[in-house]
Amino acid sequence: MTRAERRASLRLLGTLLKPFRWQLVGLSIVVVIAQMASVAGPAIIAWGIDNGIPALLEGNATPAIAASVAHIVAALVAGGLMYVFIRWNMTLGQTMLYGLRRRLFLHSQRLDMKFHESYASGRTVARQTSDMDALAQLLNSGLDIMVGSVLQMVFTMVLILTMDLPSGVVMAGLLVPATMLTVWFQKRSSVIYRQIQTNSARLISHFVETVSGIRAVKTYRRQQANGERYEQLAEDHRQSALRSIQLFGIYQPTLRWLSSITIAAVLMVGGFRVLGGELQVGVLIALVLYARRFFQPIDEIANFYNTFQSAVAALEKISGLLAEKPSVTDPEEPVELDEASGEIVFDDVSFRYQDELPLSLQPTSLHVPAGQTVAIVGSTGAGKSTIAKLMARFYDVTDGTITLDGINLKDLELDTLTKHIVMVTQESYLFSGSVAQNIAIGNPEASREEIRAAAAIIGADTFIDRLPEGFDTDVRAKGGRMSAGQRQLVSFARAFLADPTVLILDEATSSLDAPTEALVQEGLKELLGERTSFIIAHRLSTVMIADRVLVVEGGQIIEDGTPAELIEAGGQFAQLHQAWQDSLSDAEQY
Ligand SMILES: Nc1ncnc2c1ncn2[C@@H]1O[C@H](COP(=O)(O)OP(=O)(O)OP(=O)(O)O)[C@@H](O)[C@H]1O
Repeated sequence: MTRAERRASLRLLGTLLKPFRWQLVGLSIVVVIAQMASVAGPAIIAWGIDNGIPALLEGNATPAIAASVAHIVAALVAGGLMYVFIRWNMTLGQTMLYGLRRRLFLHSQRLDMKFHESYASGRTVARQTSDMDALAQLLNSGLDIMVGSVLQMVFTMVLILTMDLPSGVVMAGLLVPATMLTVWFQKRSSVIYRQIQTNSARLISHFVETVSGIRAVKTYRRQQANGERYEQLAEDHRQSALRSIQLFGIYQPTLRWLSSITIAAVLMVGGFRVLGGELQVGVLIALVLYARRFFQPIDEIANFYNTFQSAVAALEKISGLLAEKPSVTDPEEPVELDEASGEIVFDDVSFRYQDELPLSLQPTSLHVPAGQTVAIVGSTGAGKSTIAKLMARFYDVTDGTITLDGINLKDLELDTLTKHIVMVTQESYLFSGSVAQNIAIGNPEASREEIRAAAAIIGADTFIDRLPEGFDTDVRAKGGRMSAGQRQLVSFARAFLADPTVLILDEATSSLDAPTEALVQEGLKELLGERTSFIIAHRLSTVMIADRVLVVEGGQIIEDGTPAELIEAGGQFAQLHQAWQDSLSDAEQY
């Protein structure tokens, strides 16, 4: 991690904590008092033994009772305040995480296609899951350990030194090997900790890739190769976990052993001093109790360093994602457009996906009057989808302008643009929820009747009614699974409900059976209606209902005319048309 990245991640941590600074101060005060009350325990016992017992022997029980009561009160205060601390701290941590999660999600959604194509979806998932977990660990235990455990050690040391300097010196002396041991542990554990994180990320991503590509896995019989790779990754993970266990196996017992030596040393040095009359028995007991406590927080602090490191790494990745700026943004002074007729004009538009890549769309000028149905055809990689995506402003043009009713698309607010121009993509994506909810995405204010009517016009109502719960069927439930053609009809109904002025449709390539094809074709006609439409067409039947055909090749429009004109001209479209017809007549023979 570079220094700048580290600074960026600490800055993000700062912005997370800042709104809650007074609460953090309050929490620190609570934890300080709780630690003081807890550290007071042995000192009260010492006082009770040294003053209570002699008084008891003289028949006065008051000091002994006072010491017992004080000990109970101290324990109650410490326990009660720890309860307050834990609840308050957790609530605060969850509030911060909630805010960050929300911000991250909204930001990821706002980022444009360019970003999402370069940033693997698995990485976006990791930002929301494992990175958030690492941060949650820091927020949950950070204050407790940073303030609580450190203070516990400081208070204990101060008390020991003030109670008996020689015992304090003995303990401080044994702190040296304990510190060296901890530094050794810390260095090794941070390496192993990182290995475990990397290995577990590899394991998960291999698993996710296999499951999401399960069809290809089965088709190409990749099971054995994938299984072997998974076994290797799982073995790496196991080895790194074992190394971590071994390390803990050395560190913790050695630390306990050092702690026992310290207790023994304090007992011996203190014992001789009691015999010499330089120390009271009660104080010696308190010193032994303190010596035991002193080492307790050390391994917590050592472990905390790992938590802190991984939280900083997570913050770095999260702040990196938050620093990404969408290139497709709202204009500063948007032009209002309530009603549009749907005239689209490309004025010398060219486009490349990235600076270093060649143009995917050569300089192109095009005038599409309102209401025209335009079919875009061409071979794979010709640039058809590119033209469509530029109109939907998934990307901004590199040069030239695209206008809707004479207004540059860049001058329209994105919300206004999506109201007028809707692109129905090939995948016909259905979100989890009911069929009705999926259609209503086109217009969230639509009533149930309007949703039904949209489905009926498209011709989707018959099959939806046959689903187990009709329009209320959950599309992710077993009975809600739909065929490609049915999904397409649902997405048509959704677009129909959105009622855009300009519709762009990337026709699915998968071949449908004849009755479904006819159904989809009918739905499509209804959907097109009077609006301006662009269809990336893969079926002859679709091309033939278009008013105009654009043939795209190598990022250029090479033919432009009505279907009849282009067939007549005998160019590329005529060949394509012939090929389609041949395949149709071939199909009829079977
Ligand atoms: N996201 C992208 N980043 C970089 N290059 C891209 C990207 N998408 C498409 N291209 C390139 O732009 C060119 C045009 O692609 P486009 O997707 O527009 O083709 P298409 O005609 O729609 O093809 P198909 O029918 O196969 O979908 C291709 O050379 C392709 O490699």
